[in-house]
Amino acid sequence: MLHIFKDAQELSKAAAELFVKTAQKAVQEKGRFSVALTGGSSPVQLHQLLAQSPYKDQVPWEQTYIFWGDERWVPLTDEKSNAKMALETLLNYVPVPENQIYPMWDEQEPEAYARHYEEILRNHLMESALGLDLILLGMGDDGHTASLFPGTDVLQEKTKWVDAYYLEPQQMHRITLTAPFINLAKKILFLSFGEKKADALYEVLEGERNPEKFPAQLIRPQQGETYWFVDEAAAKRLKK
Ligand SMILES: O=C1O[C@H](COP(=O)(O)O)[C@@H](O)[C@H](O)[C@H]1O
Repeated sequence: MLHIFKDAQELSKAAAELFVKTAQKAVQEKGRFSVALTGGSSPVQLHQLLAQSPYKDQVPWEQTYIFWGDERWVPLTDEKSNAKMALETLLNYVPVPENQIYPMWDEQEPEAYARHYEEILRNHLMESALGLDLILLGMGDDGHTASLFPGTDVLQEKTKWVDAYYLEPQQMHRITLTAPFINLAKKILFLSFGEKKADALYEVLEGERNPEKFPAQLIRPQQGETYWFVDEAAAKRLKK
């Protein structure tokens, strides 16, 4: 479902409302809410809204479990860390229990940690045929999402839920949920705004199918719903 908003502020408000509703419904139905956060700049305003009233008071934080969609393999103190950003813009201000926050980083090899993170997710979800209640995603100007970058082997992954690999152009490891796991989610929310995203957004949503080049095209949930929250600038090439 595509929703076009005037600007990033309107988009972030709508995203905060969707976050609140999804969290409340999940807790009503099964006693807890499991969400994967995204990194980059796109979720910052959403985080800031969720960290304040009225949204802050509406989220059942005590029953919320926080995962990540991807991470740059750097310590939590590094400016590039997606988890550091989420802690500083949201998680340090809300009463989510610390043992329910699962950053995608630890002092071990990234590949070993990817296997460990997958185990955490499998234990958390147990027999459920569906995945997380909500996965937030951004989209880079090159059409990548999470750490699913154009031309990388992880795009071919069919069975693993989490993978880690060395991303040569950035000279760093990345760890990421894979497309098959993301596609198990009950709800996926893409946040994309600004003119810089216009070409990639057009290619991903209306261009020819080419997920090797535009990996966000891999995100097609089996049973869940996908929402694209974009602003007018990002949507300028779309037919609408
Ligand atoms: O490197 C990353 O980039 C994407 C997009 O970032 P944005 O700044 O354009 O929002 C992000 O979704 C991903 O989590 C991050 O690791």
